[in-house]
Amino acid sequence: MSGRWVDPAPFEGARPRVPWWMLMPGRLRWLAVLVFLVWSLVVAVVRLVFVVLRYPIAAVVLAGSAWVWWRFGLSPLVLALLSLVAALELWWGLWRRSFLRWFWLRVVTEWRRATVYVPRWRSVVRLSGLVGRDRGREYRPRLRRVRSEGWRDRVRVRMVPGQAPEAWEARREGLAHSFGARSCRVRVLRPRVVELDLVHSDPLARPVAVPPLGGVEVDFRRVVVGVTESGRPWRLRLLGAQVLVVGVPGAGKGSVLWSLIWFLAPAVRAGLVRLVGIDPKGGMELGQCPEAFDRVVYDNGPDAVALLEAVAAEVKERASRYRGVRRLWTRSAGEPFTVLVVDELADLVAYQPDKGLRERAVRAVQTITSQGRAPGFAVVGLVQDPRKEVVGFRHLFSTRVALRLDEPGQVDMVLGDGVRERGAAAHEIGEDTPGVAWVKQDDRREPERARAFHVTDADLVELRDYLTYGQVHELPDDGDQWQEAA
Ligand SMILES: Nc1ncnc2c1ncn2[C@@H]1O[C@H](COP(=O)(O)OP(=O)(O)OP(=O)(O)O)[C@@H](O)[C@H]1O
Repeated sequence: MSGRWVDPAPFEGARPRVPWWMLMPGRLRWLAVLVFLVWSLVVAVVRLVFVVLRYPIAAVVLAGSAWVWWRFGLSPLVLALLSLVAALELWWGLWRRSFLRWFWLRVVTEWRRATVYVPRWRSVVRLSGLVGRDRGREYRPRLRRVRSEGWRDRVRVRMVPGQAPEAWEARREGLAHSFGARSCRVRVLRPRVVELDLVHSDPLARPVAVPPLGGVEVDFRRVVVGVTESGRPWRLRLLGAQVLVVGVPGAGKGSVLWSLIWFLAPAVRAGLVRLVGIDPKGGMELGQCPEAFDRVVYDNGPDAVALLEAVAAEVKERASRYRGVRRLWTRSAGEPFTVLVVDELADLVAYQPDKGLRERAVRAVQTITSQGRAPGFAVVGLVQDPRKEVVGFRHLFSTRVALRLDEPGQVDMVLGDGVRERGAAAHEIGEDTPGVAWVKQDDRREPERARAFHVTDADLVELRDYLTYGQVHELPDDGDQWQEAA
């Protein structure tokens, strides 16, 4: 016999699989069962608390109904529910706003969360490619707070690690269709948290009339020109800012301009603000209320360029006087804040056939926009055609307003790269909603949708009357309503 090792035949019997807890000693097993039951109870209670917090109205109505039924029987329950409906009707009739805010929109929120977002969330984020996978584990974006405001649902999302808001922006269209909305916009709230605005209807569909003349305080940092989608006043900053308004013919540029002048009118009358205008279209726009302007030129030739150069020279002169004395114009400077309005900026800086005049206009506009902030000069430039030559100035304007435009590329040219992806679809503004615009301010990441007031011909007559009577050119002594810059 050789001393070689021979492998034994493999063991073919199936090894019995015993659950791990069977191997635990008896007492420990009971303890484990107890711990498991307590843990399940804690989880169930926590979940219940979350459900009650997420659906407070449904929870209160259900719990209350169950209690009334158990305590008093079916008829009192029906009576209690009918009384509740009557009380709600009374609330609706007497205090509609508070009814909507504190009851109805909360009910809609709970309803939409329970019937739309919770049931569809998992499949929508999976099919949209918004989940992450690593070593067989799926990381899903968390659905957080939902708030319905009637015209839109605000859905808060906690993104998965490694995800950027751009991933959501790229899937806006798909998300809108999946949740049955007309459009979807993405807003960044804080690191890892974005909010989806799922829009169902347009709150700006109807024109908004201008408020009574002179009824609102003038603050050059926040001049009201309309209303935003969320119902707040749309304010444009003039002090320390420059405004570019772009829109195809008929988009409503005039309404932005006249709304601005409407709200500046008390300050114009008091001599606190001075408007200087250039209207290359022969006065078609600014000629509707020349009383508002200290100086106005109705062409794009030598007179217009001379006016631009005069303003640029004033900017330089004031800037040299302010140097080291004040950082920003204030009322106490004793000289008026100046707003230069150019109705068709392109006519001056791009279409002017005389190269010499064109170059002088470009230089003057550049001087005013780049150096005018501190000494109290603002430019409001209106443009019909967002060509490169004109929008090349874009970076000099800290507030850009895109009314209706023709193509997506124009939106990018006016508002800047990436703003359209965040929802600013100015090329989708309808012809039936003139005055609706997307507004982008340099110091804010998110664009805002708003509608300028509708300034009618009758309003312009009223404005002329207001400015014609009692032109006061001294600065008022007690002008606390005009806030000074910090
Ligand atoms: N904010 C608004 N709300 C309702 N209607 C408006 C508004 N703005 C303008 N409109 C209406 O839209 C039409 C065109 O407006 P407007 O002349 O201001 O456009 P525009 O962009 O200035 O055009 P253009 O470039 O030809 O001067 C007008 O009939 C006006 O009454």
